[in-house]
Amino acid sequence: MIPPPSPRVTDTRSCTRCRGQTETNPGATAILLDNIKTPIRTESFKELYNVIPGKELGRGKFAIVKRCMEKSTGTEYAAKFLKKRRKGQDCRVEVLHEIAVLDLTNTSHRIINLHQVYETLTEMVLVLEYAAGGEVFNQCVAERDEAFSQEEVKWLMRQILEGVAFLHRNNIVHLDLKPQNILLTSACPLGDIKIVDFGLSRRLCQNQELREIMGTPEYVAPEILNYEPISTATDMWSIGVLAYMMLTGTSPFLGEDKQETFLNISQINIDYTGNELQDLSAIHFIQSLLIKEPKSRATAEECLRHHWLQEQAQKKTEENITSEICQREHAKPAQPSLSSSSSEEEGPVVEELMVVSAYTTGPCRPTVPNPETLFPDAKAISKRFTFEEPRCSLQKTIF
Ligand SMILES: Nc1ncnc2c1ncn2[C@@H]1O[C@H](COP(=O)(O)OP(=O)(O)OP(=O)(O)O)[C@@H](O)[C@H]1O
Repeated sequence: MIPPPSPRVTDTRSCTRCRGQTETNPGATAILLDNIKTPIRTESFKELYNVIPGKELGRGKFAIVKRCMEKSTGTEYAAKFLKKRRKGQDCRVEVLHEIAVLDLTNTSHRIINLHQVYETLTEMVLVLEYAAGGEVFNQCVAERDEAFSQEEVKWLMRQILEGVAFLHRNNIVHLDLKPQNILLTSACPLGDIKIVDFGLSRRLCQNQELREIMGTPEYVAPEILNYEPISTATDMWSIGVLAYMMLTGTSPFLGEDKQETFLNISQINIDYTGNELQDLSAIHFIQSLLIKEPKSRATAEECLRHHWLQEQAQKKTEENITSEICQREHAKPAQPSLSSSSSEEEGPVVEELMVVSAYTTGPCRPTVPNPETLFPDAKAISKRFTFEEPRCSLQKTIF
């Protein structure tokens, strides 16, 4: 008998997970702590680094990411400042988990590299490799002539899959794969991708089921909504959503509200008729992932062998693509995240889902106006979701 989920699952960055290191939490052993290699320094970060003035690179509910420069080397990094206390609870262990995962993945060049870690009384600072090209998200919602071409999408998707395959080989599930968490080392020429944000990631343990209710609404798999076991296939669903978004500029399951989004996911209401989806191989690729039954979804390795990605490998070399992109004159400085703010305060993430909806709803890419113009005050874009309602009411509504 599956234990019922906790009646109110609070924010995924809250301390529910910290407190959850108990027998009652099926994900307890999914937190990785035994692998930390990076020393946790107590020297003053500000004495060793200059924070580069200007907009933040991004911010989440309990983290702010800023550009900085190591004084001794002049090298630029992205410093992620994470609060240890969240909603009155000590969440240091969550940060340690993120560090442990980054330590485990530091041999993959598809995953952001962790340089150093600093700790103060109130926060931890993860000094990360700086991905200067910004979020893949920015180009997903760009005007048609600035958005990714299909060849670019294939090239980027291959890299994303290499990173995800690496994670899965190491029994790590990311659980928050979305265009905001796929960064580029440069925008033009189109650089390499770097997967970031392992705050929700989990280690899969043999003989132990993992069930959690968390993620970002538009990208979560049906098993998350149903509180069914999580596996590497859960990430593969998000890869399907990601591929759809990168090709079309629209979010395939996004509804008018949270309930509609969840209903669309659970019923797999998806439109494959858009102009950008003329390529049958691309549709087949996405369809091999957006399948309700997790075991039936393609794995990352299988996706890498999919004919949609193979076609590109035969037709074009990476150099061709890079020069093609540069010719299109969309060289622009990396856009800071729309969630940026100059304030040091925690961002207001009150109605997370409403902001997501407001941002990405739109029939097709050309009609999506600049979100910054539309929502000048938007500080929290596409936040992770929490079930505010008791799950029973959700189940009644959706299923
Ligand atoms: N290494 C990096 N280089 C450049 N920008 C970065 C880097 N790491 C993070 N960012 C920017 O900061 C944003 C937030 O980072 P991250 O997702 O790690 O924080 P978070 O608090 O866990 O956010 P969220 O709650 O949105 O998941 C990213 O989406 C990205 O725009």
